[in-house]
Amino acid sequence: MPAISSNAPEPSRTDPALLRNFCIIAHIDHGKSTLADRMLQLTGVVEQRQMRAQYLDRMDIERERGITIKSQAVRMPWAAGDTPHVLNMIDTPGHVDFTYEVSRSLAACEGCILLVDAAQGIEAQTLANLYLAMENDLTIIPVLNKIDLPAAQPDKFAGELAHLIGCDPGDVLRVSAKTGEGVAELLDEVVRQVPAPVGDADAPARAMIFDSVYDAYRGVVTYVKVVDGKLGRRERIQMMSTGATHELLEIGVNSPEMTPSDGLAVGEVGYLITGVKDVRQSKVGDTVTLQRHGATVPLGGYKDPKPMVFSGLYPIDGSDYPALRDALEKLQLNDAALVYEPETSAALGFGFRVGFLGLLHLEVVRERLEREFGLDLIATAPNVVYQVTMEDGTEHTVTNPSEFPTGKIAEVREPVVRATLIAPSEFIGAIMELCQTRRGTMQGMDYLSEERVELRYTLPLAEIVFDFFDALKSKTRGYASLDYEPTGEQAGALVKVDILLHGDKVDAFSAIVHKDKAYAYGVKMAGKLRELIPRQQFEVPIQAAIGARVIARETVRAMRKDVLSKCYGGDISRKRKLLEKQKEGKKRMKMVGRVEVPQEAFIAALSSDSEGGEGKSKK
Ligand SMILES: Nc1nc2c(ncn2[C@@H]2O[C@H](COP(=O)(O)OP(=O)(O)OP(=O)(O)O)[C@@H](O)[C@H]2O)c(=O)[nH]1
Repeated sequence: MPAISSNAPEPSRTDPALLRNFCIIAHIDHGKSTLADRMLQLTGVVEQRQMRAQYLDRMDIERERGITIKSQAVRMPWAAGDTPHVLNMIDTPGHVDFTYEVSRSLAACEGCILLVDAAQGIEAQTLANLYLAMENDLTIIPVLNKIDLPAAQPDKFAGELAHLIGCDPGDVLRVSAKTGEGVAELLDEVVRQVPAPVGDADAPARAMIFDSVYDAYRGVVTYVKVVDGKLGRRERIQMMSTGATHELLEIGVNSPEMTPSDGLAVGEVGYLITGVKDVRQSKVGDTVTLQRHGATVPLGGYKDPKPMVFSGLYPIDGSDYPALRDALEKLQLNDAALVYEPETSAALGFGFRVGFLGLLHLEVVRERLEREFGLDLIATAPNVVYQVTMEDGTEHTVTNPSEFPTGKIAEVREPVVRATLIAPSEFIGAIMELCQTRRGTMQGMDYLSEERVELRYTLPLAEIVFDFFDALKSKTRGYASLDYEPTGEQAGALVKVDILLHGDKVDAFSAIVHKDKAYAYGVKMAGKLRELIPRQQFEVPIQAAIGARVIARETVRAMRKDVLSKCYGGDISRKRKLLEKQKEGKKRMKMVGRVEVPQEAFIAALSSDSEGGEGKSKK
């Protein structure tokens, strides 16, 4: 171990030459959070006895699932040689749904550690994150992790990594985040290789907001990187996009808990608290300046994350609707990517149409609503956004299949993604076959090494977002990895399939599907509903239809439940009692046209396999 002192004195806040802002990027499970843990320990910011695994993953869901959802920034002292430096490390999520969090974090850094599992090699998100880092002009330090594993092949993968980023295999560092081997040397390399931030200390203050979090006690906590000038406690700051001004009640750094300070200077990463309660007033990507002698030109911002998948969220108990609205409002404070608007469904009552970045995001939001706000929810089958052009030239954006326009449609367009798949070459055939059945178009193929290939496809988002990942894993025995990014939209032969109960449309079950798959969808839904809907006093046809054309049909046979059949004689009060009781039971039913459907039937039909499993698994 080199000569280091874990509790090196902090240098003056104003010397950017001693600052290093870096992040760790990697494919999921390659060990980012574990490496971050070791760094926290080695630099002494977290004491041994307070240490717990995945220290920075603060949300329960993150810890239980072992994934990182929110980025975290931590300040650590590190003495490389004899000079005390300050490192700002930003831990980032790895799942494709949260890529926008990664790109925000990267913009606050000058360098990054590209971490690769020494037993796995380069995976799809390794590439995706590397490209993001290159776009941000970051210095890249290639590192192999898990060298303690018996299955590790560091020489082989050092070659692969060196080939990818164009360096010497000898420059690829080797560490074990588990045992701590090589981590101190890695921190020294961060100091040596990552450039110090540059900025004009005398210019008007400009700080970039890269994250904004809602804290129930303190209001909005805004994370910034100061690019020029400085921000100080008690000063009045101004948000450049809105012109709104606020007093800085507190300013400080995370080390790893919030530590107030007098101010933040050029290159420093820290937090601001203004007492504002709404995260939207502290928008990620905005530039913060001072009200007096403020800057006039804002820094370049970020693109707003765009919701890719929509689903209806309905409270199981209709009286929870106001509680759901409040909960969504609160969650949105913390999650800029969440969008929602009220909607009503004949089958499910009052609820919201909510936009998500992907299925994992949907699951996380739903779980947080249920857990943190005590709500019982039903989510309708998720769908992507369609653009419909009518023959008369009018355009419709469809986020809810039941709003698919009727009339003469000229074209329906759906979002497409560019997907990168990496797998051992023996699975090329299986992957091609899968992509073919998912309406994919091959764009290219490259060998990363003798036995590993990278395949590139464009695929409709609707085909990839639900169960593609599970199918890919099962066809490749878990060896393939996948990453994708939106690339626009394309026209497709898409139709709306409606489900009708006794001739009435059930809006919650409408779906937009490719015409080749419409029949299978119709048969599946009709079959499922036949099992779930109890017999009525008349025969109930269940039909799946495209427009007026029925493509599948099932029937729930009639049954007359005559509660009076055993009641002989003329005791009128007893008869009345029985009829009253029957009425009670009916209250829990929803009426769809003339058909009584128990709420449970809707829930069961929507919540089983109509939701894909991709989000449940990790990439
Ligand atoms: N043997 C060994 N296991 C490791 C090492 N580093 C991490 N792991 C294990 O690898 C798994 C994934 O590590 P994480 O640190 O959670 O991975 P991550 O990249 O942060 O994952 P996300 O936060 O979900 O993106 C955990 O089970 C770790 O214990 C290592 O150096 N050696």
